[in-house]
Parts: sequence; C-alpha cells; structure tokens
Amino acid sequence: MTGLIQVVGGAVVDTLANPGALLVARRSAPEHLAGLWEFPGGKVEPGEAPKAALVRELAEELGIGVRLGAELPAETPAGWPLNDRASMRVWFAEVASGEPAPLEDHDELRWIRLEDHAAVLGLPWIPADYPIVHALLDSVSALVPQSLVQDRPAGGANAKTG
Ligand SMILES: Nc1nc2c([nH]c(=O)n2[C@H]2C[C@H](O)[C@@H](COP(=O)(O)OP(=O)(O)OP(=O)(O)O)O2)c(=O)[nH]1
Repeated sequence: MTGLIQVVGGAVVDTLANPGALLVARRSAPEHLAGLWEFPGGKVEPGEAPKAALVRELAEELGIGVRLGAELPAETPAGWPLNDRASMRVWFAEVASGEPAPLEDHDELRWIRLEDHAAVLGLPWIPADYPIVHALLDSVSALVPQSLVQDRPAGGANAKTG
C-alpha cells in the first residue's frame, strides 16, 4: 500500500534557453490555500504519466500548451515533499501556445523576475514550496555563468585571446 499523492508542478519561464521570468499563480481554493502562490499544476491521475499530467494541468488551469524542459532535481524520485502524503515533481516549461489566464483554481497570474530573489521569496507561497523556490533560484543562477562561459576558451579567467 502506498498512500503517496503525486503532484506535478510547472516552473513556467519566459524562455527555457535563458530564463529571466517565472510565471506564478495565486490559488483561489481551497480556503486554507487561497491567496497563496504556487507552481501551477496538480495531481497525477491513476495510470497517467507525470509529464502528461503536467501538460494536462497547465492546459486546464492556464489554457496554455507547453514545452517541458528539465526537471528541477529533488532528493527523492517522487520529488519535493509537500506534506505527509504528497510530493511534487517540478519541471521547467515554456509557453508553446496560448496566453496564460487564470481559468481554474487561481485568481491571479504574475510573471516575476528571477534575478530579484527577494521579490520572488517575498511572495506568500504555499509554505511547502519555499525549499523548491530556493532550489529553483539556485538552479537558474547557476545557468547564467554557464551560458556566459559558452563563447569563452576553456581556460577560465586566465585565458586571454589577445
Ligand atoms: N499545484 C500545486 N500544488 C501544490 C503546490 N504546493 C503544494 O503544497 N501543493 C499542494 C496543494 C494541493 O493540496 C496539492 C495539489 O492539488 P491540486 O488541487 O492542485 O490538484 P488538482 O488540480 O489535481 O485538483 P483536484 O483534482 O484535487 O481538485 O498539492 C504547488 O506549488 N503547486
């Protein structure tokens, strides 16, 4: 018997290649979560693959088609613990079709700049999401040097071209 509820969430960014902004969603229900921000997504249905569930949830909730990118690595295969019974796996995603709108479960959507860590962390998230948000910010910050290094010779800071 496994009582685990598998939840999937989307870290929807402006572009997967160079993420600068994250789409966050404010829950309108249930009452104890209303007003808190989250990664749009939801529960995987029986027999459904997690990534398919995420694509379905983002279409239902936001009216968008998405391209999924990498998964935000978590410590367990079930992802990030939300409570005793539920864990969430999170994938980066970008909008492939449609315009995000709060069609279901949310009353507001917002694009927030990822470089402004204080603003991102200052939102009232669902409490279980804070470790995920921290990991996401770390992961995106780590992307910047990698992309800057791409055109540089492999020799680091001492490598000179002239
Ligand atoms: N989608 C989402 N759910 C989260 C996050 N953080 C968090 O603790 N949760 C919790 C809230 C809910 O108890 C559960 C997800 O349930 P849900 O209500 O979004 O799932 P669903 O769309 O499939 O809805 P339903 O069929 O149960 O009505 O996970 C998050 O960032 N995103």
